Amino acid sequence: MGAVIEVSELTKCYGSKRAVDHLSFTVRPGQVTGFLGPNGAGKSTTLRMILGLDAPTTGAATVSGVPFHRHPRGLRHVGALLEAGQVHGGRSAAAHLSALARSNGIPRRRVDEVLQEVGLTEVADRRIGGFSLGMKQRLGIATALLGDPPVLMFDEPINGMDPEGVRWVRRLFRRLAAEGRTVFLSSHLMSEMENTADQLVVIGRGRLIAAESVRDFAARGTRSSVMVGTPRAAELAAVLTAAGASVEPEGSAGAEKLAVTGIPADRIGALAFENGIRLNELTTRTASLEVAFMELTADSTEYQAGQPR
Ligand SMILES: Nc1ncnc2c1ncn2[C@@H]1O[C@H](COP(=O)(O)OP(=O)(O)OP(=O)(O)O)[C@@H](O)[C@H]1O
Repeated sequence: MGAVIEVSELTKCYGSKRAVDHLSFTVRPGQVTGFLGPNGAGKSTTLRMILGLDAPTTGAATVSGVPFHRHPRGLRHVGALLEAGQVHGGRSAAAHLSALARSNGIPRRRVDEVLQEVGLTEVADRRIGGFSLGMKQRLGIATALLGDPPVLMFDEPINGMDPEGVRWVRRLFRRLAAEGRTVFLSSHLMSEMENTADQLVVIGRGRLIAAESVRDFAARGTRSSVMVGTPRAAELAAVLTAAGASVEPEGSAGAEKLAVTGIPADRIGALAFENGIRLNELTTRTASLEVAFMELTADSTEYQAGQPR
């Protein structure tokens, strides 16, 4: 099995504040896993504990079964982008990467390879201080890739990137996962994860809200509904209501539609058939991830963790 990030009952207190509260989850290789939560949910603190930059108050985090600080030459095992702004502004991109390569026993040729990979070859000798936020993000990604590690963690990697940068970074993450690596990305924006992640770990106020596939998470949105088109809307509405559904008329007269919740599409089709009512449309509308996310994090304390402890 490839490298797995395992977080177990992880807790971090700052004074009386619990930034991370008995958090347990697993991040597996070969997939992109999104780490999602509103601002202040505890994502950065969790990533810092996984990387051994902060000590947990209680609990543990391991990478491939071992705490990160016990991995010799860490950059070859885990590549991470935390705060992109925090690099020495006076150095060039090439000098910054070369220094890291030397101290981690990584061959010099990797510097040129990663600069090429992130599209910074042409500005390799410019001072990092003059880089835009998007360029700094690219440099941070280059740093994470330098040791060709099996595990990659990125904190808000899309911040400051233009639409082309966002498309590029999505392709890159998917490719890294397809190569069998463990890819873990944090974001406070669901929309960023919708097209990037396969799995989600969702937290609110330091606690686990959900750990499941993007698809299962979206399906939890309480607003999933079935759109039904029929020339006999009133009649069908009565049949569906009698069967326990809630029905909201939509559309204009002559092109009426019903938004149906509470019973699935196949049951609606069967009821229409049994009652001789013709349908011109029967479409399940899954609540958008954004809706599911907002609903689930609206009051984090109301929800139980989605994973057994
Ligand atoms: N060094 C610290 N001292 C005191 N409180 C802290 C410290 N670091 C984080 N916190 C608090 O812990 C909570 C979690 O912060 P954290 O930065 O981990 O959240 P986050 O999910 O990464 O948020 P964001 O999306 O805003 O980066 C916040 O309430 C924050 O104010």
